[in-house]
Amino acid sequence: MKIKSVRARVYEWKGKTVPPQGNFCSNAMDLVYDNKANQHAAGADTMNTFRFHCWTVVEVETDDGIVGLGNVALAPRIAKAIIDEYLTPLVLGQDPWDYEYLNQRMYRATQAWGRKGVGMAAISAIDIAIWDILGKSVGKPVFKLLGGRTKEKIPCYYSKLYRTDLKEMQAEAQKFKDQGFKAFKMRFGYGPAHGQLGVVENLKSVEAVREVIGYDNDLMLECYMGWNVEYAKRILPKLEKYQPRWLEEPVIADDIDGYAELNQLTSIPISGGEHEFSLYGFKQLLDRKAVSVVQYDTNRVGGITMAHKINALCEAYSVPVIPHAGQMHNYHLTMSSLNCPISEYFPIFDVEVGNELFYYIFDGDPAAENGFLQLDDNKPGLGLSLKTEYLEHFTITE
Ligand SMILES: O=C(O)[C@H](O)[C@H](O)[C@@H](O)CO
Ligand SMILES: [Mg+2]
Repeated sequence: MKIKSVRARVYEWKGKTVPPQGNFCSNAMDLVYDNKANQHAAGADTMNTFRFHCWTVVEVETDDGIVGLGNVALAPRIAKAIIDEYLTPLVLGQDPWDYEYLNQRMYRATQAWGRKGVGMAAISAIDIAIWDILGKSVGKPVFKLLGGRTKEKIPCYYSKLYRTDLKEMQAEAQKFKDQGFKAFKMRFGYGPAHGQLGVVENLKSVEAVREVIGYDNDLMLECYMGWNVEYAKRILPKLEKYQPRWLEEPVIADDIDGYAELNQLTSIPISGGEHEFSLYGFKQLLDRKAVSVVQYDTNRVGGITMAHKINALCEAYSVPVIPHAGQMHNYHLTMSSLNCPISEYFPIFDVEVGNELFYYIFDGDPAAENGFLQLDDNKPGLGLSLKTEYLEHFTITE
């Protein structure tokens, strides 16, 4: 079997979106004041460079007609350019079963400018498509090629609860508690730029959600790179009483020493990894005890080949892996490793931040039932197909 073609198409959502509101989610741009010189770049909405309203879909086809599906959400137009110009020539004519060779070929050929960020995300998309091909070619789901079924079904946590009106957040938490979720991730809305008022608002939001879900359910707290070490050192002790299962991405991904300091500071485990890349990136995080939960995303980190290696590395360090996002490219890794206890789960929703856009492009992701997900032992490959019902809302660029 040989790879005959690689097709990367950019799906840009043109349908309605939920407008940005208030202090929706603390993020890395909060600390950068808006000097109004270029409204487009920053503007009032500091989340605007962290919205995923565009996704690149990759189809790798073999000479015997098997088509593997891959995807990339980080800088999708740039990822397409990297796939078209640099990566496709490296995999055409190659045997997809040589997936380690092909992953190394793409990773090493792009070392001069790749290694992190969109270079790795582009490699991930092709690698994921290759694994879809492998599963389809032997009639097995990808998780059966990675280690098989380690769970009867996958526990998942409800992930949304962006900072809106506290009553709205409580109603959202109640709705999904009633649907059987036993774990919830909420977003802070405030950080160092908002002073003590923001600290009070952050604490009020955690109090409000705990009031609804109680203490026999897990609560996780998302900062999305929006704080700094000084601010986190002030607020973490105040958050301990809410017993969060983890506090996520308090600082930017490059501040590994900051992560390590905060991870030892209180009883609250610090999580991260959705903005880290490659086996070596995670070795650094583990060696420096920077995180207590690893959260790579398989469509960023270097694909299934790379994620599978990181799963083994994290197991050796006894650090659990709970990948960023749900989505099939992550679910197969979680199902096949005892060191991946649960999955993130985004609800199907009007297009807002864009995590939910995956549901508008692909069919096949399992719906959560009573806080659990199930994968089908008899569905070959990733188990995904391309949706047609929302095509009118996308501009698709070849
Ligand atoms: O952990 C997450 O789900 C991510 O950080 C979100 O995708 C991001 O959009 C912030 O909520
Ligand atoms: Mg996150």
